[in-house]
Amino acid sequence: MAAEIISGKDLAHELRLEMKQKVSELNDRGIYPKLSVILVGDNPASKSYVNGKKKACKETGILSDVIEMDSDTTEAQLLQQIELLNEDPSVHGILVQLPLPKQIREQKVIDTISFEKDVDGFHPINIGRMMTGEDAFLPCTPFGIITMLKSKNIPIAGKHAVVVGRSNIVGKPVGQLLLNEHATVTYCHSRTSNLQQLTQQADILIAAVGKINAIRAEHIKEGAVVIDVGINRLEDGSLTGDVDFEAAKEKASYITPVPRGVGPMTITMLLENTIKAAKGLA
Ligand SMILES: Nc1nc(=O)c2c([nH]1)NC[C@@H]1CN(c3ccc(C(=O)N[C@@H](CCC(=O)O)C(=O)O)cc3)C=[N+]21
Repeated sequence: MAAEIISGKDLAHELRLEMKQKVSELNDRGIYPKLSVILVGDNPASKSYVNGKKKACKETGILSDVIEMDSDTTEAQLLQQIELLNEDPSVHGILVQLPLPKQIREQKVIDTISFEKDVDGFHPINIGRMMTGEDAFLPCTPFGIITMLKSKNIPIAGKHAVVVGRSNIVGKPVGQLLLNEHATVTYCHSRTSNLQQLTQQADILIAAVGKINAIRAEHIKEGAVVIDVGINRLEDGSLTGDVDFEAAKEKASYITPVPRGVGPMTITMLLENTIKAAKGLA
């Protein structure tokens, strides 16, 4: 089978047009959705991601503000900056770009962001609410993945979803969201002893490993849906995922590319969460 390629870029474009309309309706009611992004240090990848977020906000009429802080910023200084944004009624969403310099504890930072402005969906309250299926800000990458599956009417209920990777921002929450959609979920990770045996059973395979070609033809069941969350930078500067795309697309029924797959959807769900924050979390 030759897979259908799910373009995150095209879906992101469609959704952003709808969002632009929603933002304009909010503007008519005197609400101006605003995202504040804090960027600490001068990691070039982080700078480029933050630029992408800024551009996406502009595209949809969401206000954005990037606060740049030195690489030697202390944890106390960063927490103080977050408190200011927590208290600022004109700011609806707060995003602290990760990773942070090593003198700053990431969890402490996440815990300090008001959960009502936590558009990344990383705060423990939002994670807890996601687990129980209550209204919450959902983490952007997992939310984007579910949105891509639904856009193609790919059934999730009763399917076996295998997640390779267990990070707090992708692997763990995408498994939870798939479970919420009634999939049977298996998590694999670096200590899994029979990876191929498990991935071969996947109707939906989520690759969030962080390693080029970690998932190859022999890992994939004929007709599986393959979602590639990998972001690996090659020496020539180009991006590639965790999946051997050329081989995988011959076996899969649907596959996401890198770039133009999950990445643009991550940013789109950030916009969606910012609009939700502006309306007020239930
Ligand atoms: N607090 C926080 N929240 C995040 O959501 C967050 C973060 N920190 N730290 C870094 C990761 C990474 N991330 C990406 C978002 C979009 C693309 C994206 O749009 N990628 C394009 C390509 C962009 C390019 O060419 O550089 C694509 O895949 O087509 C990639 C990566 C968000 N992150």
